[in-house]
Amino acid sequence: MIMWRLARSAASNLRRNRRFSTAIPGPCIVHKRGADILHDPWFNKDTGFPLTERDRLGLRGLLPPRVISFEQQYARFMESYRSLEKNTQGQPDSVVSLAKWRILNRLHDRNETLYYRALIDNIEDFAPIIYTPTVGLVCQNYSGLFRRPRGMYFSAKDKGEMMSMIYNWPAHQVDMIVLTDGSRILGLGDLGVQGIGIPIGKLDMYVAAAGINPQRILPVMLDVGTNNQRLLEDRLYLGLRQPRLEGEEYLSIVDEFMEAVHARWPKAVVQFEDFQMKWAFETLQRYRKKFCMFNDDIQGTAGVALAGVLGTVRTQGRPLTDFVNQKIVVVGAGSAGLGVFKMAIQAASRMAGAGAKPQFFLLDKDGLITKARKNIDPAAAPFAKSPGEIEGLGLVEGANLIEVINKVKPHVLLGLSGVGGVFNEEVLKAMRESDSPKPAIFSMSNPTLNAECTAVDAFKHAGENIVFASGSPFKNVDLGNGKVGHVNQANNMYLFPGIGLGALLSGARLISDGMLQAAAECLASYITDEEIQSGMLYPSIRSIRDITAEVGVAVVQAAIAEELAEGHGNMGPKELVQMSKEEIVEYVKDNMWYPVYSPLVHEK
Ligand SMILES: NC(=O)c1ccc[n+]([C@@H]2O[C@H](COP(=O)([O-])OP(=O)(O)OC[C@H]3O[C@@H](n4cnc5c(N)ncnc54)[C@H](O)[C@@H]3O)[C@@H](O)[C@H]2O)c1
Ligand SMILES: O=C(O)C[C@H](O)C(=O)O
Ligand SMILES: [Mg+2]
Repeated sequence: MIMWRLARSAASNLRRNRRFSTAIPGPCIVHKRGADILHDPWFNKDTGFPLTERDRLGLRGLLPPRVISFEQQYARFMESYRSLEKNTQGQPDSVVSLAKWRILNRLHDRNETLYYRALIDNIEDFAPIIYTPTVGLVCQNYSGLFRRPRGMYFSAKDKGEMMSMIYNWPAHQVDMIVLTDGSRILGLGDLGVQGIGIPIGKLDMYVAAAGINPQRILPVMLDVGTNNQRLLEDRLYLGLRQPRLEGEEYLSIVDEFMEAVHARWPKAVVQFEDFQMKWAFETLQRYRKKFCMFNDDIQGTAGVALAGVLGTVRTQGRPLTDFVNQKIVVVGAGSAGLGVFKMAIQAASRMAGAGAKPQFFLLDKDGLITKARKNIDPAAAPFAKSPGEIEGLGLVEGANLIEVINKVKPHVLLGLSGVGGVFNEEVLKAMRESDSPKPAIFSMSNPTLNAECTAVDAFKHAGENIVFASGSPFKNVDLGNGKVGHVNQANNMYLFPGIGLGALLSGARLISDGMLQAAAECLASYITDEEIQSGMLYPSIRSIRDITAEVGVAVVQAAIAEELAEGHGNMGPKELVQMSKEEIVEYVKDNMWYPVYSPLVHEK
């Protein structure tokens, strides 16, 4: 683990600067005047426009006369948010969450600077609203919630037009794109065009955590139809009312989009998100050597899970190299489960050599996956157990989860099945017999109702000595006698913003396994031994901007080491290579956007 040490020192550097400095902002060029500025959330300051700016930009008379400071605006917004919280007390969770989403979304649509400041400063409260889990509810109700478009929509009907359509996007520069086809939205299945909420939420995290300038982000929906009958029959459904394109027809749409993006913004990083498994793997393989892209569900999730599992080795008081001796059961062999499994095997091979025979087990809806399986999914085939590996344990093809746990006594049980409640009481109780003094349970499926188990059930049935992580946030669990069961959020949000940031700032021409590995190791090393002892595997979401900066540094360093870095903006590849670690840290920090009102300068 060469990168391990590097990441740790970068960590200490950044910790000294927990709150990044906000120097006087440089001017911002705007090509609009008057009411057009007030209606543009990128530039709008509402009542915050100083009088001189009102004069310069033709705003005089279009606003009430009093100038309200940013701080006052912020306080006013937070007051209305808190009173909404108070007024909705006792109402069903979904009603409260959607009400909170609406108030945040209205601000997003009106004044992005204020919105992102509120998001950064209240990330713990707001992430569950603009991101997982509420974003799932928003996608499910998108047609009813839709007021204003956000991002771009490319549909099967746009074939042949995308190269010109891409120029309809108003920003000159785009750095970060999150793309979905809506075919597997969280654990909610095919939501068609309504899945656009996911790229929007992911990019909000890019702005909040990675400091990507919101004027340079682009959420994209590729609408190739939907196989969701309910949506096809819904008269308010906003997407194409046709079954999903398949095969070459499907790929030709994605190809055309990727070519169009690359033609206009050759340095943009593209994150693929929530594609059904077959297309997730196919598109990753198809584009990863050609474009600077990654699949978050496969690769981001893998790094987060690996970092968490490495943390569980530390909780047992064992050296990290003991990872190869961990018995890990992964439940779910889809894009996420397979991504995790593959990265875990790679990590074990790096530690113990190619001959390593880690005791990792993979299950899907038909149970334990072995080489005896008929019609095995080609993506899962390399990880299927051979009869020789399981005979001694008394396991056979298709063994169910209980059988596997009873026989294996795993150190780690990790769910990415998308099925709520599969870690039922019997399963969790079986984990009491784990060979680990601190069995780990990762209930990573989203949103909340799709989690394999709740935090409360995990501590209740599997015992108080477990370490627990879930994909969607749960509250810490009161274990009585002043003891608290710590809940970790094992969500790819801890990595994707840093992977994107590092790829962007290095100007890497592609995102390599080495860059992803560096990101995962950086995350794993962030937690101190003291934190580990209290059950923490991941940092608090309050530190997400710090951790993302560190991950970004690690990714830039890896890109440089692999000679993939081609530079970004004024930073050329030769200068990048010559930078010390401290200089890379400064470079990354300096390039993270922070929401403050910049003086607006009009240019025709
Ligand atoms: N926490 C995170 O950061 C994170 C990241 C990615 C995905 N996820 C979540 O993981 C879930 C799965 O995502 P995916 O892309 O892999 O989906 P997918 O549809 O590609 O795969 C689902 C897998 O689960 C298996 N499965 C279904 N029912 C099962 C059962 N009862 N027992 C065992 N296995 C079962 C299926 O056979 C399949 O292999 C989703 O809920 C998603 O939200 C979470
Ligand atoms: O979106 C998330 O919260 C994590 C992950 O990408 C998922 O698909 O569940
Ligand atoms: Mg996802």
